[in-house]
Parts: sequence; structure tokens; C-alpha cells
Amino acid sequence: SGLVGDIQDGLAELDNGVEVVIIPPAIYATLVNAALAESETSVGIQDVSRWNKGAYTGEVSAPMAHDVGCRYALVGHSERRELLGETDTLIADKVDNALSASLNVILCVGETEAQREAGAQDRVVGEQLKQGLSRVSDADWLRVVVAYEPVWAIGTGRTATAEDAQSVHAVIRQTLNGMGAPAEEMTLLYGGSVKPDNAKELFAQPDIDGGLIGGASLSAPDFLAICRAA
Ligand SMILES: O=C[C@H](O)COP(=O)(O)O
Repeated sequence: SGLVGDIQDGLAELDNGVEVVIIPPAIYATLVNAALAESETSVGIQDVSRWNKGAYTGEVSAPMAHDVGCRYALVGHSERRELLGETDTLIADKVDNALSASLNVILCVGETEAQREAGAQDRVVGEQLKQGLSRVSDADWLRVVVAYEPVWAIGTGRTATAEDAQSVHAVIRQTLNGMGAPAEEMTLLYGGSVKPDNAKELFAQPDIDGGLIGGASLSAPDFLAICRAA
């Protein structure tokens, strides 16, 4: 589409070494992958089936996503946790499915507004990590990215302050470390109303390595400005 072309043209002029992954709705993955064929930008899928093999009409499995050129799978987005009832056990299965299909995983974690008000964000996020990544083998850790997305900040225009986001990111890194992961080498993204005017401050935090961009990615100039800030 025009949007992908405009993003691709802008990225070609960017020389800050930022890694960009575009994660369209599954049905567009092939088209987006074809549009990006000549570039460094890779394509991901927003979810994978809980099954990697078998007759499950309508499901899109991790191997299928890999077949059409996807290199990343988003797993455990809060909308799926909330609206589709995805549990940490199911999410652990999906992480496993994606990794075994040679996809990199972006696991989304984050607390709800009520959990934040109760001061429970560190505990909630810690649990989501421990359960969602419980079956990752040592050899696969560097194919796992964690995206911290406070639910109250997604699509609401309310961004976590850079300090609040950093504080949870530090907990994420510590938790991963405690799980035996090479936490210092792993990529941690912040998501939730990232925009051109707040990206720089967020990305300047020591434990925030990049962003998971929703609404702002629908405008090529905004998305490119965020990529420039990375
Ligand atoms: O999937 C994208 C993230 O949930 C962030 O969305 P947002 O940037 O529109 O808040």
C-alpha cells in the first residue's frame, strides 16, 4: 500500500541503524513482505495459532507465517489477553510454537489501570514474563524481545512517563536475568501512545531499547520521526 511504500522510502534515507519490523494484519503479510523485498525491514505477524500442525480451519500457524516471509511473531498483546481471554499458559504455547517455527518472538506484557493503581505493575509483569517465557530454551533467548505495554496507555494518548516506563523495564531485565536469560543483550520495547514528541525521551532511558508503535505507525511521517528518534 502507499503507507508501506512511504515508510520504506523514508527508511532508505535513515542511517541510524535502527531495526524496523512491520507487523500488519495477517492477511496482508504477503503483500507487505513483497513490498519490502528490497529493504532491510522485516515483516511480522500479530498472533500465531496455538497449534503448529493439524486441521484447525481458519487458524494461521507459526510455520505458515514463516512460509510467507514473516520473521517475527507478536504474542500476548493485551487486546488478545483481554478480549480473547488469552492466558499465560496459552501464551507460553504460542511462544513455543513461534520459536520452533524459526520466528523471533515479541512477547507483550503490561498491567491494567487497576493493577497500576494498586501498585501491582512489577508483580503482574514479572508473572507474565515467568509464565509466558517458561519454556524458552537457552539457545532461543536472543530470539525473544519483550514489549512492555501498560494497558492504560495503549491507544489512549496517555503515555507512561519515561521514568515509570524505565522503572518497569528495569524490573523486566532483572526478571529475565533471574530466569537465566542473557538479559543485557535482549531487546526491550516500550509501547503505548509512542509519538514523535515523546519517543526521544522514552528511548533515552537505559532499559528502553525501542518501541512498539500502534496508532502512530499509520502515518508515515510520524512513524519515520519515531524511527529517527530511536
Ligand atoms: O500494538 C500496538 C501497541 O499496542 C501500541 O498502540 P498505540 O501506539 O496506538 O498506543
